[in-house]
Amino acid sequence: MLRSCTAGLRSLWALRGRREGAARLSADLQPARRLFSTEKAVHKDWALPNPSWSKDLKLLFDQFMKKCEDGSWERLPSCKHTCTYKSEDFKTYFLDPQLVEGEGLSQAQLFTRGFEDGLGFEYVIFNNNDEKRTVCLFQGGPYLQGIPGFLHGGAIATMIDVAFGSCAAISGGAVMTANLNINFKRPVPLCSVVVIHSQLDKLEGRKLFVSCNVRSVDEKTLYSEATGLFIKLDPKKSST
Ligand SMILES: CCCCCCCC/C=C\CCCCCCCC(=O)SCCNC(=O)CCNC(=O)[C@H](O)C(C)(C)COP(=O)(O)OP(=O)(O)OC[C@H]1O[C@@H](n2cnc3c(N)ncnc32)[C@H](O)[C@@H]1OP(=O)(O)O
Repeated sequence: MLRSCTAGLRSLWALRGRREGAARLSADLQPARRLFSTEKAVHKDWALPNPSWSKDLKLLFDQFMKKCEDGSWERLPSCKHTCTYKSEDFKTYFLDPQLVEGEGLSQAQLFTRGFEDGLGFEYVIFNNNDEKRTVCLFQGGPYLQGIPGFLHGGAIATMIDVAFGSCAAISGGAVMTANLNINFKRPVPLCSVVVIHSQLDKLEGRKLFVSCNVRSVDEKTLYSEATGLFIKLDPKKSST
């Protein structure tokens, strides 16, 4: 395993400095389109294959794209900068206007999309609206190392939070993480692909309860299990 990871790392390093390809625009938006839509402005969609994606990640991506054809699943586009309808809502209701207009947010970008292709978080999320669940395909790159050869637990927690956040935001709109509870059961090899299956378990007033498991591509290894609580933000309350 170590040898294949080293080979993977070498090919990922080789990708450093590679320029971004042509804009990857989303053509397959469905129910969650208002939440995640890129149509207000033309932004690159990062939830699409790039040369750093492993065979496993591309294969799974293709399988889920097939599932999208009958409309039961949809791929969620992902922007580096906040370009979604809901994030505009979020700014309108919850952010200090001085922060929005000032220098502070001009350089802001989504934490998980801040790395060059292949070095950090490579992922795509698919949503099943009827079943209130999402599947996140995630390949963690060499900059996310914790224990040598393995992913940092914080990187796994981050991806779980993003997967949960998407799952909760589709039903709840502007939500924030109130609680995350993770059991790390097996270390995740660096550069490997894992699948995060999340679901909305319960909606109780402004509270959205979610849970997930993180598994290997062949589903034989259970890496982590987690639960989360997201709170639908109240426009009458300030978030600061
Ligand atoms: C996801 C964004 C959606 C919009 C954008 C969509 C576009 C999508 C684009 C890209 C996807 C990327 C996805 C990224 C995801 C990342 C998400 C994060 O990392 S969020 C940052 C970390 N979280 C914080 O910083 C919160 C800090 N906490 C707070 O601000 C407040 O505590 C907040 C808002 C969570 C709740 O505050 P209150 O004042 O509105 O509500 P109260 O009254 O305190 O609680 C409501 C109910 O919830 C319970 N509650 C609150 N916190 C709880 C807790 N920790 N445990 C148990 N219960 C809790 C309370 O007991 C209350 O329950 P009773 O109604 O009385 O039954």
